[in-house]
Amino acid sequence: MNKELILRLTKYKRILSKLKALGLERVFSNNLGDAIGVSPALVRKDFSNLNLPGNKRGGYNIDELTERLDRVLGYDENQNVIIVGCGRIGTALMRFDEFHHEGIRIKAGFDASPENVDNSTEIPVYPLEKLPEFVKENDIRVGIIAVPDSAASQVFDLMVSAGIKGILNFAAVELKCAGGDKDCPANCTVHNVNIGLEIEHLFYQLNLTESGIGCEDT
Ligand SMILES: NC(=O)c1ccc[n+]([C@@H]2O[C@H](COP(=O)([O-])OP(=O)(O)OC[C@H]3O[C@@H](n4cnc5c(N)ncnc54)[C@H](O)[C@@H]3O)[C@@H](O)[C@H]2O)c1
Repeated sequence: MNKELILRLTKYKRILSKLKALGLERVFSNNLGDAIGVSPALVRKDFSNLNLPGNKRGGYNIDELTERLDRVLGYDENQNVIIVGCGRIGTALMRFDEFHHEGIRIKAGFDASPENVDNSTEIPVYPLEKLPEFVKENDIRVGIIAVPDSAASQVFDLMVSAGIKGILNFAAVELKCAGGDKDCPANCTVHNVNIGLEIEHLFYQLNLTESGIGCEDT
């Protein structure tokens, strides 16, 4: 399954849980398409490629679709996450209550600076040295990096050696698995997030569109 498809399926799943919370039982491909910004035909194609049941007239049963999507995506009850670097970005993520609704739980933060360490809070912040033990004891598979750029690669190595398999990196350095994702013995997946780059990309696309050169929909 390619990355774009996985992302779309994840988005469908989020919309489905919102629709279910509103008391709806069925949904149509055009509802889902509108909600995530793709055509209804692509929604139907995605679902039929994955043998997800539904039809153009009756739509899809939300419960059935959710269950099938969970199975396809390998949905895990344990969406426990840790954050390394509890400064502005790390703290903002730790305070974001909405993650709860998506089943994501930030179990702890880790920081190199003693003044940020505090285990009396709802989400405790521990010294960095505690990370390997915490990861093992709490079966943590995903970690977020929110440290300064200069510390990102060292934190990345620490996470990987502790057994973390999925890393979301906010530092403005492109991190990747040693030897490439495919051959890395640690077999981890890294997502680099760079909002600055995304904004720059958006301006670039706007400029291209306004100058009549092209319009891209990414
Ligand atoms: N992805 C984006 O679009 C985006 C946007 C803004 C900033 N950033 C990046 O996100 C990162 C965090 O930004 P911020 O504004 O929250 O920074 P910040 O300075 O507020 O916080 C960084 C935290 O990391 C801690 N730290 C430093 N070295 C560490 C180490 N080796 N191990 C553990 N903790 C360590 C510091 O004590 C601090 O609490 C930076 O790399 C910044 O460039 C990314």
